[in-house]
Amino acid sequence: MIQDFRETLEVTPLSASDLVEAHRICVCVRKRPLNKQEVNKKEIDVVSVPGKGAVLVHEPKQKVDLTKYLDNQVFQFDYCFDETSTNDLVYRFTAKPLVQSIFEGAMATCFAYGQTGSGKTHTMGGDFTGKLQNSSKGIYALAAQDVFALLSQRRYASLDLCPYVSFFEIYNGKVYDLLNKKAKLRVLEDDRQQVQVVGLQEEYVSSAEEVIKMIEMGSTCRTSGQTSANANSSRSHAVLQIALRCSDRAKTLHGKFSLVDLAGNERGTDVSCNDRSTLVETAEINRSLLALKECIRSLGRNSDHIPFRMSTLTKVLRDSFIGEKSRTCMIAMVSPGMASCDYTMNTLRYADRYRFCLLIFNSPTFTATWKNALPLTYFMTCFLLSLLVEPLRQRSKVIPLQRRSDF
Ligand SMILES: Nc1ncnc2c1ncn2[C@@H]1O[C@H](COP(=O)(O)OP(=O)(O)OP(=O)(O)O)[C@@H](O)[C@H]1O
Repeated sequence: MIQDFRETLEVTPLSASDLVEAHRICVCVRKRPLNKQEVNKKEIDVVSVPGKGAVLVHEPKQKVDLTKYLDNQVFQFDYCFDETSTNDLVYRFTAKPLVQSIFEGAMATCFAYGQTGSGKTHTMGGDFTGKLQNSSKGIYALAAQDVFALLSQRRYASLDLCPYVSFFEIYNGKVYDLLNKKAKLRVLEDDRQQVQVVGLQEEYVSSAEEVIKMIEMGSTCRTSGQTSANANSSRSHAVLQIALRCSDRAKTLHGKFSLVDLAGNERGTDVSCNDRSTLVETAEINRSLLALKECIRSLGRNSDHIPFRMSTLTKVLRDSFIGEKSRTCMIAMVSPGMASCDYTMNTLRYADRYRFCLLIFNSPTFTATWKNALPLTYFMTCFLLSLLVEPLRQRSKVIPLQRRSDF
């Protein structure tokens, strides 16, 4: 049935020659191919990526009379990458525009979000063969290469900028320095409300190769565990920061790019060991992902209040949420197998819910009409619309492409 349905779809996959649009906040989806384990289990691929920004999930369901049918749910994002997409292609549409923005003084952030085993580390850090990581193929390395390419360009050379790298993980709400033997660090807020990770090693780098070596060194000490979907699952959020500093005595910050490989969003039952510490770990991961969602939603709404104090993750990324010059990209990873269908839907809803808010609040008509009206009216409208978002989104699930048929 899925095969039949796919044949009716007009497929125009994203290609390197497509235009890269400028977004202040960009939300993308990447589907990974079925892995060996899934192929051996004869898993069915339930995710289709027909075009540039559309993704479909063919969700198997049952009616009350027990007849089975297929519920085809459609989501629309800025870009969707199918299973044949390479890290290079994903990078071109997601993180590459952000690299340029830090030379213009922006605080840019790129998040990899998704279920355990969906391909976050593969996308950000490069592929693994056992425990060995080929970091040169990940978004971290591609971004570092572009930073050095831009530094040598004439238009930026006059800024006299120096690149610095830091790499740390957030595990159970605590920060550990991956470039300094996993030293435990404190997160403090100074009197100017600037959040500081006290003692974080920030190293001057002179080439992309040096950055790649640091990533490989840091990744080996990242906290990992085993989940039902991934034998080498990251249990922490890893943050690689490339800061551009002026070469004055105070090393003034010019722009910063934070690349975040988030821990997998999962349920307690997904981890192979259900002891207390693992459950606390899972609860902490989910709490911080919720905090992140709230911050990005507030950012999308241009809200004056960003609840970044809700978790350590959002606290250390405060720069990314505050100010006119923040740029954000979220890459939501999905696994294609039928067994992951619920998780895939959760991931797409997480990313989609936030996009829906963004579409309403950032639309030029909405802003022009209401921002010029009385401020109170504007805020009341924002508030009422935010209450309406979820029911509207639920209703918007019934769309023309949806087709239900019996097996
Ligand atoms: N696009 C892809 N193409 C080929 N293989 C992939 C792709 N994405 C992921 N994989 C493979 O799937 C496995 C799991 O991927 P990865 O470790 O990146 O998942 P993850 O989302 O980081 O999981 P966790 O949250 O548990 O750390 C790896 O063996 C990886 O090589």
